[in-house]
Amino acid sequence: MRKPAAFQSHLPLSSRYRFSHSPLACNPKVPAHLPSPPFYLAPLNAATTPQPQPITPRRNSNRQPTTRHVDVAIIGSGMGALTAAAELVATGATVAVLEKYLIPGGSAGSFKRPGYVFDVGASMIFGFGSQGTTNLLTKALKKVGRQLETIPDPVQVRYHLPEGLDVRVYREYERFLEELGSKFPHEREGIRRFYDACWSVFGSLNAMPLRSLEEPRYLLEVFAAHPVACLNLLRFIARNAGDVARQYIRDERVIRFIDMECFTFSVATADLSPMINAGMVFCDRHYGGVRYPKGGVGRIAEELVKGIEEREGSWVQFGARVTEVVFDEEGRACGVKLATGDVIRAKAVISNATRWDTFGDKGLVRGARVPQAEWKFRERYVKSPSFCSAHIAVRERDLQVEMTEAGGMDCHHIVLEDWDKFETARNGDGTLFVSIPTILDKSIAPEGMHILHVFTPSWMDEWSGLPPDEYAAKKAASLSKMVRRIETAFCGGLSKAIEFAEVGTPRTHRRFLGRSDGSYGPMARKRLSGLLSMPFNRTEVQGLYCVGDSTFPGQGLNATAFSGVSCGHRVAADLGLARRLPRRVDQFVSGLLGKTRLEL
Ligand SMILES: NC(=O)c1ccc[n+]([C@@H]2O[C@H](COP(=O)([O-])OP(=O)(O)OC[C@H]3O[C@@H](n4cnc5c(N)ncnc54)[C@H](O)[C@@H]3O)[C@@H](O)[C@H]2O)c1
Ligand SMILES: CC(C)=CCC/C(C)=C/C=C/C(C)=C/C=C/C(C)=C/C=C/C=C(C)/C=C/C=C(C)/C=C/C=C(\C)CCC=C(C)C
Repeated sequence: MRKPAAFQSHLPLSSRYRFSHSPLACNPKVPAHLPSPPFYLAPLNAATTPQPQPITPRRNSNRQPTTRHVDVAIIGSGMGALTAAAELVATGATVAVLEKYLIPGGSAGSFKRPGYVFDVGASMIFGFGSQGTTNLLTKALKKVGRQLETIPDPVQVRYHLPEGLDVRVYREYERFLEELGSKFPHEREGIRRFYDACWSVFGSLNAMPLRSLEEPRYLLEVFAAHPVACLNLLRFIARNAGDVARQYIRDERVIRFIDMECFTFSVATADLSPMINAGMVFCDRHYGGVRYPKGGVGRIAEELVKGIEEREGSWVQFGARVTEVVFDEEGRACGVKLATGDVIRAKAVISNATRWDTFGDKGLVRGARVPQAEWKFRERYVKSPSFCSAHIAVRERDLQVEMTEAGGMDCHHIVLEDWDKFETARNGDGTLFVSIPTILDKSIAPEGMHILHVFTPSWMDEWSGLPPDEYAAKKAASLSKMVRRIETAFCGGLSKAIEFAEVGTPRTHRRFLGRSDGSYGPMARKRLSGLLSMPFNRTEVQGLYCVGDSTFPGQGLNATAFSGVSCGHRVAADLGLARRLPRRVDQFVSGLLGKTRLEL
């Protein structure tokens, strides 16, 4: 019932291509503008390529649906779900984590090919530091008695931007300021003051225990113990990074650079990116540092699953697609129903599906049960774009650059040739994200090989409705465009060095991650007051909570880990497993807090 045999070997990405020297003319599906010498991407033979497993086991008509009982039923096993589950089992609650796919982690999972481990989503990981309170991944693992070896990255990212702007964000803060300041000497002071403001946010967060902001007892305690830090956070919580940057910086080119910095975590410009999140990302990279978990990003989820399953009465179930939330006569969420017909009864339900997939006519809570607050959420936030991504295996000997950490290639890169295409470009012309995790961790590819994970924002409407041939051809064309851009920017010889590549599109992300339109997460529809209107974990449906990137504080692994920790804390308090104010006072104060935020 728990881990299916396919746990170690699965196929979350759709098309697979391999390098071939056959002339382009042999395959009419391959667009004529692929780079030369012949760069020809042929789908691997379907007979020899492992095919995707069915996402949901078929209902067996001879089997009677079962009902099981647990304290908390959790829909999905993304990082939000797993960190909430870890928090809950540590308080003594029993949990059932129900994942529709075959591996844990959602967009933070890893999938395997013979000899290779590929990360499903971004490989740039924050939250693995050893000190302070913001190292939420280290802490979540510790909660369930686990730890992971991580490899520190000396450079968070190298930007290859228009007008030859080439900036490395070094692990050392002063070195980064020197690097950026040397490109804009007249703005040295402003640059320092902006990033120092980020440190002020980070310092406040990193001074206090991070738990649920909708749990009044914790709020009172944290205010009493850290009044200055709390007031400082209140000062910034309603602000966006762009407002703060403009206070100190005049040169629009530096503002554009900060826009790009914000884009990497929020897929939006600085004007739409909460200052609290900017503070976290722009400082943790110099404090805990960016670190790669040895063996792949999916190791985090695998270890959390092991830790959760070690607790008596808790389990993680794969191939378990939840089709609806179940309610009692009073309209309180009291469990979930799976596609197999099985029911898991619970005192509380947590959804790690996006809000668009949780609520609405195709969601898990439908019709009149969808609360008003969810429609309000949609007035404020829209789905961000998805990505077109490629996982590429590359022969080191055929590259024209040195692929080592010391003096050679950096692990993470951002490429953009034209500022006009920065946030709005379609069809693969926008910002390109590239990670080469094998620079840090050689264990995830065979000797002499490297992994390139490349992705660029892409919208569902670019891909929907295409017949299979056109879909495949568009993927091949997208791959060749990404490869060409990387070759020009920093990695000569790439097209000739490719062993095989797999391309994913918004359709892939929707199918395998269950995310509406394959979206990366919510994005402010218009300028909002920082993080103030981002919903916490409780919903207006009694007994139902949300976790993950459509809850406070938004996208990112460390951000969803925070949402998981705070969700676990609030649920534990509601179940009487964590300290809280007397029930009536608790309900009154947290209700008031929720309402005030909704009106903002
Ligand atoms: N390097 C990084 O910082 C990094 C890397 C990877 C992911 N991320 C972040 O992770 C965030 C997403 O994490 P998340 O916690 O919100 O979740 P997620 O989208 O990663 O995972 C949700 C999980 O729920 C499952 N699911 C959805 N509907 C279901 C249903 N009906 N029944 C059963 N299972 C269902 C999906 O299969 C998936 O595994 C993104 O914002 C992304 O930024 C960051
Ligand atoms: C009550 C009220 C309202 C108030 C009071 C006051 C207070 C106390 C406050 C507090 C607050 C808090 C606690 C907050 C918290 C926050 C947090 C934790 C946050 C976090 C965040 C994080 C983030 C955002 C992250 C992100 C990241 C990301 C997204 C990443 C990504 C990556 C990628 C995409 C990659 C790229 C690159 C390449 C490849 C190159």
